[in-house]
Amino acid sequence: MDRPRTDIVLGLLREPNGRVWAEIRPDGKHLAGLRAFPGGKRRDDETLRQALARELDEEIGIRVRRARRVITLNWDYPDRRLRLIGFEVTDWVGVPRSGEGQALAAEPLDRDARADWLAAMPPANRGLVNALVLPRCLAITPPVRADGLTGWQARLESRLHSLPAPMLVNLRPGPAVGQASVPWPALARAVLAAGHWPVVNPPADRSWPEGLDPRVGLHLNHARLMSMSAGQVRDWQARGHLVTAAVHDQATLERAVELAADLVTVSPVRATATHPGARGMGWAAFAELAEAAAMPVYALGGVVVGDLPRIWRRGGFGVASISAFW
Ligand SMILES: Nc1nc2c([nH]c(=O)n2[C@H]2C[C@H](O)[C@@H](COP(=O)(O)OP(=O)(O)OP(=O)(O)O)O2)c(=O)[nH]1
Repeated sequence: MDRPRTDIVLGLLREPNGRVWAEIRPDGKHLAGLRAFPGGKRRDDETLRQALARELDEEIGIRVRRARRVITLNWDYPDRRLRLIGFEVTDWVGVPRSGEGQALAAEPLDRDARADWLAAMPPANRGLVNALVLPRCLAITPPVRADGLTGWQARLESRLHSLPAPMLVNLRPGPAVGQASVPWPALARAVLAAGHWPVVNPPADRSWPEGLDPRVGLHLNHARLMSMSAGQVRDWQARGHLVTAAVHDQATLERAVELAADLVTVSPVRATATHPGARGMGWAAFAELAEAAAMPVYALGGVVVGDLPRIWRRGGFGVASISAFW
């Protein structure tokens, strides 16, 4: 039987200026020398919040006043099985100071600083860093219609400015257009100019648009998720690209975890007009997948922004939709 997981509570302390506190793991400890969030093991007699309060008091001398659980992820090291529970802490009493001799500092963390944070932290922390920078809403474009790519692009550009920024925008012209005709860099620039975070989702399986700005994410549809290698995904991520993936069941989730995707959509949660044949998996199945994920999970399929509290209660992070946003 699998060994039980140890709960690790982590404080993601965000200053009003956007800086986030992190420490350097001291010599002699697991992950020594890496950047990490303050926190530690929950004791058997503690709730998660009690453990968070105690750890942040002992380690950095602050009293937590407002904390929100933002992500929970399972991570297996060769010698230990952990469940990392990240609380975004936005109000506290005291100035964080090193209580155990560890180096401690608040550094900017936003989309542009994300890659530096990821490079300095253990791989387990990818999901935690992403949970601090990703928007909660992911708008997927409707497919190109009879009026072709030009009409589609014009509708997209005018709509971008009325979507509340920042959002993730998955650029998905659909299978009706040849990939070579899609002006990916121009589309991505329009999304960036409107204050959003573009993700390209080309119809072809293997080829990718070249020369994209590192702020542009890449989406793994089902075919790409199953055919791309972990090395290719690592290369894109090393260049700063966000990698997103479409998950439908346990097998595709396992593949997305193996490839260390930055976020996943889980669909279809409910039946939708855009995929009339597909039955929704329901909230219980969504919750099961969210619990097994190591990254932020976006519910997709018949969900709207008003579903966010329901998504959070089930361990999800955000909402993805076509019809809710266009
Ligand atoms: N504090 C912290 N620990 C992390 C992060 N990411 C990550 O994988 N971990 C791992 C390292 C440790 O195995 C565990 C945290 O446990 P800990 O700091 O209380 O315990 P430890 O094993 O370092 O030391 P000890 O209490 O056993 O002496 O979680 C992170 O961002 N912050």
